[in-house]
Amino acid sequence: MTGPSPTLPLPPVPGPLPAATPLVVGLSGGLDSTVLLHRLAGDPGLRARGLRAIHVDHGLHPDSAAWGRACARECAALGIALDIVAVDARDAGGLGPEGAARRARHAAFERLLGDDEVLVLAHHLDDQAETFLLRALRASGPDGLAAMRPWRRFGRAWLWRPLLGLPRDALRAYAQAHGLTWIEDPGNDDDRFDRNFLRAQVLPLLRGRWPHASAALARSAALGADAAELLHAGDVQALARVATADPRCLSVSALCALSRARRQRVLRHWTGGLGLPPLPAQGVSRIEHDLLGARPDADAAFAWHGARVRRWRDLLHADVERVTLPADWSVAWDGRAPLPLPTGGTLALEGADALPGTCRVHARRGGERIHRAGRAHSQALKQVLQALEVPPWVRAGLPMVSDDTGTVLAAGDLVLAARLDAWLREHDARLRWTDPGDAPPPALADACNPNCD
Ligand SMILES: Nc1ncnc2c1ncn2[C@@H]1O[C@H](COP(=O)(O)OP(=O)(O)OP(=O)(O)O)[C@@H](O)[C@H]1O
Repeated sequence: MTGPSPTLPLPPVPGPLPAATPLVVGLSGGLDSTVLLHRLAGDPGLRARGLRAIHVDHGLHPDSAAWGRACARECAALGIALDIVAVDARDAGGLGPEGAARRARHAAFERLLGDDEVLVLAHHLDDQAETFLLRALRASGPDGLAAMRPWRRFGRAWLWRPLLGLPRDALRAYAQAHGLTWIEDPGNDDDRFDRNFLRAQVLPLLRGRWPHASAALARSAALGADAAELLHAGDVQALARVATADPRCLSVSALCALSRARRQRVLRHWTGGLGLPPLPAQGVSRIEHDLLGARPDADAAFAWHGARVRRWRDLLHADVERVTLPADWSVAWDGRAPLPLPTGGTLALEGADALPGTCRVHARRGGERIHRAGRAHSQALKQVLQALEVPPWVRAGLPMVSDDTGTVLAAGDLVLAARLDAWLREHDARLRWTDPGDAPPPALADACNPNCD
């Protein structure tokens, strides 16, 4: 057994950082973060780079305001500035009370942290062992089993967990040696929560048989993190091989050339990098079977939590589910002012004051025919859009521009009728259609492993 260490060894602040930016302690007032704050405050080098604390009041316990006051007293005694921020931690999204509190707390941290500041949290080795077990019990792969990282990006700031290598006993010994006082959250004793059950029932049993159980589980997490890092590097390379000019689209044939295991990781990495919700396991297999295995002309899709992946020709497209134009939507438009669309986009005329006549802008009705420049006969709009390779995810939001006889002149900024085409050329004018789906998604190469905690 490691003996109690009243001096509590800390690793150096990881880097590289552009400058020695301030440290910001997440102070709950419990044992762990009280020890962390005291230890950091006693280090002149760390104090010199700037040290402050944030306490988040979740408002979930009748005594929560008193906890904030206790944190304020602790910080005042150490000469550390403290922000107390109240959050709404009610569970609206089915996350459970712990998950909802964590999400509200992290959102508050993100709001209060400046560029490259370092949020310091007091997770320790026993927390890591619990997290590893919880992940294993939820059937996580190497990314999830890596559990909590000692150092990672956190929005525009950083997150550092300097106590991750130290057991809870060492923190308690430090607190007693320095006469610290802390708050015992009564919620920590409630065995209905999985983590509390592991902490109170399961880990003591494991340690009775394997005294180093927590350290071994935390070591497995660290090995998982190494494996996940290597896999992640491979995912980035594989994603580059299947990417197209549009980050929202991958090449189906290139994807199919990857091994099944790599393809599944690439699909998760790609959708995560686009900022979409985590792809569920059944989603990955549905994409494998229903989309990649579909006929190229099929418009197959898988939707989850407001996001959607579609297969069209050699493309696999992922995006949030966009609002389509309501079937009965139809308005008059003369081109004088940009027209706001129900999808959130706009249709505008550029280079001329107004169109030659008032048009109607409406949703596709189906069965439209158009007469294009240089063609003797009319053609079905559907076939024209297909021939022009307009993907179905674009077609779904296309506003149709028709004249007063109902003849389609344009679809979005695609001018289809010879008459309108000639008029626009003559006036050096053009239609401009903007759609919320046109906004560039985040650069995929920069996307961090979506599973890292
Ligand atoms: N209400 C809060 N305000 C600020 N930081 C918090 C708050 N709750 C937790 N944290 C930070 O997040 C870390 C992990 O939180 P978690 O709830 O997992 O642990 P904890 O048992 O509350 O820790 P502690 O013993 O410090 O109370 C804490 O150690 C602390 O650094």
